[in-house]
Amino acid sequence: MGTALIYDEEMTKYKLLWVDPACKIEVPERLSVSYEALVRTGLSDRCVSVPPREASDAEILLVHSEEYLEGVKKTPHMTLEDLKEFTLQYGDVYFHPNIYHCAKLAAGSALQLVDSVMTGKVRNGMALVRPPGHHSMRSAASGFCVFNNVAIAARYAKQKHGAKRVLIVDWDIHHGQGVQYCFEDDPSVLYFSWHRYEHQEFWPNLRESDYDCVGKGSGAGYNINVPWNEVGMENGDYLSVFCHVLLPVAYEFCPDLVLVCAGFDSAIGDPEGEMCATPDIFAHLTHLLMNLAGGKLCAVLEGGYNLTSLAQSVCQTVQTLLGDPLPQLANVRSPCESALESLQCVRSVQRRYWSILKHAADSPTTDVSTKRIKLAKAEEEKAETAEEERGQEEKVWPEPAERLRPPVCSASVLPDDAACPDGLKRLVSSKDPEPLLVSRIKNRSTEDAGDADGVATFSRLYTLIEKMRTNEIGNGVALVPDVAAAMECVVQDLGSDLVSRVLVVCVGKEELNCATADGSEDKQEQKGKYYIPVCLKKGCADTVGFIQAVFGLLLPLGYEYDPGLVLLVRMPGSGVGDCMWQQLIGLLKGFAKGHTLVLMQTNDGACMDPTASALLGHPAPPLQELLTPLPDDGGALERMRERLQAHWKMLQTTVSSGN
Ligand SMILES: COCC(O)(O)CCCCCNCCCN
Ligand SMILES: [Zn+2]
Repeated sequence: MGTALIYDEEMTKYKLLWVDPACKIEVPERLSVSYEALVRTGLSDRCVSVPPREASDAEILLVHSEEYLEGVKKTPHMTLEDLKEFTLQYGDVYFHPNIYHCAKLAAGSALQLVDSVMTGKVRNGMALVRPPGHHSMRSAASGFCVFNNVAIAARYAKQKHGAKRVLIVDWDIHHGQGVQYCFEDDPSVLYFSWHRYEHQEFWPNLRESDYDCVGKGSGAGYNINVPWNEVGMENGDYLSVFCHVLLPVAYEFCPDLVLVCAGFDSAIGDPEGEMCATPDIFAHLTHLLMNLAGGKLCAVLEGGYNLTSLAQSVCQTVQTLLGDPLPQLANVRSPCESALESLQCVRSVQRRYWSILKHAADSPTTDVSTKRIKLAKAEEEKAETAEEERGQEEKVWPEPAERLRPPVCSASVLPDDAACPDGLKRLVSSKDPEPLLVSRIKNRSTEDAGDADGVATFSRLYTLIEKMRTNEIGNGVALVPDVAAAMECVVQDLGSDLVSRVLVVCVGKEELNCATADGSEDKQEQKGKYYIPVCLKKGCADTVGFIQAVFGLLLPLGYEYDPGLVLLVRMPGSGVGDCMWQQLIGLLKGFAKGHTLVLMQTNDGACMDPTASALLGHPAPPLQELLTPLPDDGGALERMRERLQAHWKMLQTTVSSGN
């Protein structure tokens, strides 16, 4: 299934007609440069083009009041003076004779996207729209927004398509207060937003944008605010919040549909956000959401004012929706103290609503006075450095790397009598394996490597890894007589000279003879850092424990380790379910540009089809609604995380005790 793209140049045909410093950044070029970038890169041609339509009155009234709609309806016939007058009643927004038409198209585009995804016409999609939506409220325009496109889309998905649970992820750098107000008492819509806040000093300066506003009544727990109290947040900060807050909760919520308020003012170079996350981060944020709701994801453009980072970020998002390999995120740094403080605060208030966060730490003990002191100091520093920074205004960042689809998406190494699943390319031993390689394989301790079959299998494994390194092949699966032997062989002989770091994910009971670590730190220490056994009391069939282990440990650690190859080993008798197995394969694609090698035991062949489906990029089926976890697993995982965060900064979820 494809990816929908909704765009119409009509939505560029309105602009600011008078002087207003607060609104001058919201220009028509935002939309045209985004679309032109998709055309230039060939991405638009790969999408299913879906035309926008005007939202009807009834659809707009799903969120807005009649009096507000009636007021906006009058704007096309207003004089310039009347438009200015009409605008004055709202904040940080402007009207234009054509903005009502464009606002109906923007809302209608979101609805077209929901229809296309919910009816299965496409898997996912993106709507490039203006005016944006997430600030507009029931009876008020705000922050360049007229109708709340995503809020209307959420209500529409429930009413028309029977969606039971809708997740809204708002990665725009402003708080979508309009969305929060719309659903704050509604447990069927989970709203997640991070936003520049600076202790309420940043627009829209609302007390209710802080982390302790979690929703009201039956909606308590279904509103998640992550305030950024400093600028300069980077990729590591964003990924930490996704791994330690959003994703575990999203999996527990188990939505039927994911809507994204895709604002790109959270990218580097944006004058509003002043953050430092690079455009390729949106490739990963999109990817991390694509295994929810069976892949049903609708991204709707919100903000984004640096035309360069906006266009790059839009392309990164669409390219991931299309299923292309993820870009390598080099040197993901640990979250900063301010981000950790926000992370700890959010987890501590949300833990009473989400069992997956049950073991989160208490809020940090910094009292208000220290915060005030810090603020005063920060103000003073900011004043001092203001002029010098004037010169350094322009941020620069590398152009995102090309994300080339390998000629062969997925390959297989199978015993001659095993059938090759559709879509996979079977690797056969073409020529005699290199003598050097044969001798290496032969002197492997395990006996089966020695015989002709073993040599043939291992030499094909070597070829597979080699072709992944050169990006001739994306990923692969091998059925071998002995997974433990194959794992050691790959890690110690094959992988090591082809890639510098191999992330080995071993599912099921196994004592891994840890890869020979470099001599630097003593063996035991290395074993502690590079060998992380996660024991789940209820075994790998335990969904909650699995989710906690994947998001609380594996993903953050994987981003920090930045491997060149992922080796996923399924031990016989692991008991891991097909859904979880496919989710794991889907999520691990985020590493090593998607170069994952799956090892399974020949007699385990039963799960070959789900494995092939996940390797080929088909969305993983949603995990069944999570059962409440046995307390012990969560606690054990938290304790392990605390121990390991000395080595792996991405595992942190609390401010360092020093503060
Ligand atoms: C949904 O619209 C997308 C958005 O969230 O980016 C709107 C931001 C409004 C920002 C209003 N203050 C501007 C001050 C100018 N320095
Ligand atoms: Zn914004």
